[in-house]
Amino acid sequence: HPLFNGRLVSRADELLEEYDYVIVGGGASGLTVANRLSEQPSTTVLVIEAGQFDQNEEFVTIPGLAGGAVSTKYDWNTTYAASEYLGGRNISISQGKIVGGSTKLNRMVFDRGSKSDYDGWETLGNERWDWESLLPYFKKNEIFSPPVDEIREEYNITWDDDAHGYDGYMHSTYSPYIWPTTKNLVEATSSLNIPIPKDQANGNAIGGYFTPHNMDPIDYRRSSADEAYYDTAATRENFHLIADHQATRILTCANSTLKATGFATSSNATIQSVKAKREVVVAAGSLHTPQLLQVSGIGDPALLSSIDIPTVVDLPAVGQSLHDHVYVMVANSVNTTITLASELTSNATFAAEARAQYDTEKRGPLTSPSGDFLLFLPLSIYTNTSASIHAAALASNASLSLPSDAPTEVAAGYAASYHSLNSKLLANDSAFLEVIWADGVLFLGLQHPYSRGSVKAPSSSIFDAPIADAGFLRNPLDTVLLREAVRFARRLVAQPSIAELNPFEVVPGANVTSDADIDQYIKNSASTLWHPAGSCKIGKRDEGGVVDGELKVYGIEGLRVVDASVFPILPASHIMTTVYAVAERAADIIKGVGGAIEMS
Ligand SMILES: Cc1cc2nc3c(=O)[nH]c(=O)nc-3n(C[C@H](O)[C@H](O)[C@H](O)COP(=O)(O)OP(=O)(O)OC[C@H]3O[C@@H](n4cnc5c(N)ncnc54)[C@H](O)[C@@H]3O)c2cc1C
Repeated sequence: HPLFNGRLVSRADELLEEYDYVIVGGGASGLTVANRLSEQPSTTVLVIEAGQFDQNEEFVTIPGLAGGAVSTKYDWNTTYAASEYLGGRNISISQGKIVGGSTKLNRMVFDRGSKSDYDGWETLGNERWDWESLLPYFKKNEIFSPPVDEIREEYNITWDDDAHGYDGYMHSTYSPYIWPTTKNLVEATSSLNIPIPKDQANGNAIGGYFTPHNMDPIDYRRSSADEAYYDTAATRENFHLIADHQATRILTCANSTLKATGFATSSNATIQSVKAKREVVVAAGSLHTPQLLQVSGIGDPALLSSIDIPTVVDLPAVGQSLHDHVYVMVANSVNTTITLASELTSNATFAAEARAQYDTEKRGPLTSPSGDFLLFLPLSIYTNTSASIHAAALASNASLSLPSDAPTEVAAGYAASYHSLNSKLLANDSAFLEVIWADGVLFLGLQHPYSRGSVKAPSSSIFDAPIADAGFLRNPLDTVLLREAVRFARRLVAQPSIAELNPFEVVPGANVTSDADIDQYIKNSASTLWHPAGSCKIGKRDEGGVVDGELKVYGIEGLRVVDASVFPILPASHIMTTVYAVAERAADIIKGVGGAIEMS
């Protein structure tokens, strides 16, 4: 008999001595892979998760309070390094430290990028990492439910049945309540002749679309990796999870074959270890995964020696190529009798009614995490300067995007990304800009940033926060792309259906119009949409890849990375569905089903 019944292991001395697979990180990717690997009863799986289980706090479960776990004990509360391109600011970059990872903190947008975004992964040299090979895994993750009739009729929401999955673990559905000024946005979208596709999920995520959210269609609670992939596997005797323990190091033996993972509750606690018979799978997220590899001796020898770590694998690309969706805001106050989301905080009666409606009927404002209708726009749709931006990009130098100490192979690989980004500038099937609307406030997110940064372990201790720099605005092209986004936001707001809300631009302010003034505003205010990726990307080793097409870390046996850090380049979308799809596929690759992928 096992010592415990498949569920949570609360004491390290209850663990088995060895497992077939030890998975570091119980977030979106880690729990997905753990669930799928433990489907085979003879395969033992352990997940080590640094955070705790949540206590079903309302700020975690209620969609209308989504994001409420940010800055709590469930957040690593990390910040990006101060950057000269951001006027010396440190931007905070939340990451979940909780069973479920960032899927417990996120804003619940459950969308996919366009076909061309994923096909672009293959174009970068990653055979069979394209839309067609990922689509079955997007579906495998999902239990899709159409919108309720009232909201479908009121907003004319359409969807493509064939694009969705129905037998997965993650619930996805549309909010049964949509904040009413969303209608003004939809009308303005149409009046600018921006397309409204049938569904974002079928590879054509261009234009304005209604997005589903990761929530249960019966009780309208958040569906996270915890409910989806942990709860559904937790009765399996071969699946163990230890929470509140942080992996400190991946232990290797002399011939570089991986043996085990060390872990501990805190920096001054005793470090214990657990063996992996087959593999250690790292799923600690884009900032912590490269740090864990580095403190384990896998990385750039120069960095490793500076923190007194002997080099096990000379792999300078570890932690490089980090990028993220950077955004700026154009904020208008509005003056209207239409109900606004601010009533939830400013009007106690409204808030109490909304709460009662949620509790009794599972309807009303608290079922919406907001952001129900999003715009994803190719450059030529949001500016008429795309040709000159393209010409400037061709005349510019790819190295402007990279940190000055970027290793040669990273620069070599980035050259291909640069070329691909340049061609996207003129493409109509790939979005450069996302617009998120909240009653007159517009969040303008750059979907294909040129700039790259890095993650570096600051010391040999995993308990010291990684030094992460997303490289925001390093390449001046990114500022130009956002500058045009600010101008587009004003054109959008000038459309009659939004003008009737009597908008008044509070930030940056109507007097901020020149290139120089807008650029200064961008520098002083740009921030993150919480989508760090790329820091252990799939790719050829001499082109800055950290993992091969089967997600195996180069130069060592028995070690894979399966989280957002493997993305070669960000898709134009929120990224959780892509994380799930990659992780679902990783599980098949590890099990040896679904076809091996070769790298040429
Ligand atoms: C505030 C916020 C809002 C977001 N909004 C959206 C949205 O609306 N839509 C969307 O699609 N995406 C959104 N995202 C992004 C999305 O949630 C993430 O991209 C996704 O969860 C990443 O999955 P992952 O597996 O790579 O990492 P995570 O889900 O973050 O999981 C990593 C896990 O590893 C654990 N870990 C780290 N280091 C160690 C260690 N040494 N030992 C043990 N465990 C460790 C962490 O505690 C964490 O639980 C948002 C993210 C945040 C933070």
